[in-house]
Amino acid sequence: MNNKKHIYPFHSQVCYEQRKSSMQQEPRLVWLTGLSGSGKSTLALRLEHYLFHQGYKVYLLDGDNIRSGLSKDLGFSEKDRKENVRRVAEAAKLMLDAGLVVLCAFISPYEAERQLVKEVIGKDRFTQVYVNCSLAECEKRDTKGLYAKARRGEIDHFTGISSPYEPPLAPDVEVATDTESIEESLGKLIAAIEPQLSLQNEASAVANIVS
Ligand SMILES: Nc1ncnc2c1ncn2[C@@H]1O[C@H](COP(=O)(O)OS(=O)(=O)O)[C@@H](OP(=O)(O)O)[C@H]1O
Ligand SMILES: Nc1ncnc2c1ncn2[C@@H]1O[C@H](COP(=O)(O)OP(=O)(O)O)[C@@H](O)[C@H]1O
Repeated sequence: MNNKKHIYPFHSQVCYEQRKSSMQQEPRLVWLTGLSGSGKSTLALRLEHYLFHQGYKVYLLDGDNIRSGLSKDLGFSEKDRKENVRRVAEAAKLMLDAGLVVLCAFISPYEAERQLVKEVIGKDRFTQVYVNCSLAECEKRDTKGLYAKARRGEIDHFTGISSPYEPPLAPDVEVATDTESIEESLGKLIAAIEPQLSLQNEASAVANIVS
């Protein structure tokens, strides 16, 4: 049997520059990685709220939400986490190609997979944020009671306890949520990210539309 896939992707008649111009923003993926309880969701929600009210077209993809739908068939083995991150990267790429700013909040514990996300999206429109918080502090917070369950052996492959977390080697932005207030961490994110969303090359984008 021939395994060749008979797939013929088409190209839209609306080009990327036209979409950016119509959205008045530079599409970008902001990827937050960190331990459970480090502050990914808190900061991503606050950042989404801020950017939305500044007029950006922005959408947040968060681990627990994606795992209730797109990735509901996946668990927390290394293989499943990699597949989860791969799916999210592909979904985010479509959203960026449509012109959106996308925020992703996932533990995403493996450096190699985070690098793959960067490759799928393209390095020019990717910002990696390391939400850095010690395991001891995350465990103290234990916002969902998961660390206690993991310590009792009731959850397999729990990040930091029975499954690894590889800190990013070269994050674009780093926040230290065990020493900073939420406002301080959020301020750092806004200062780093908002300037990256201003439309570049407006003149050439308009020229593309009229041609
Ligand atoms: N075993 C295990 N390890 C870690 N986390 C667990 C686990 N089981 C369930 N949860 C819940 O799943 C959320 C993390 O999902 P992610 O999709 O971000 O994980 S990953 O990127 O695929 O590693 C995570 O959410 P956050 O606490 O917001 O990180 C937990 O609520
Ligand atoms: N600087 C900070 N940034 C983000 N969260 C913080 C910070 N300082 C304390 N916290 C607290 O830490 C907890 C983080 O929980 P959450 O955002 O659900 O983490 P995660 O999504 O990484 O699992 C929240 O209770 C939040 O109020």
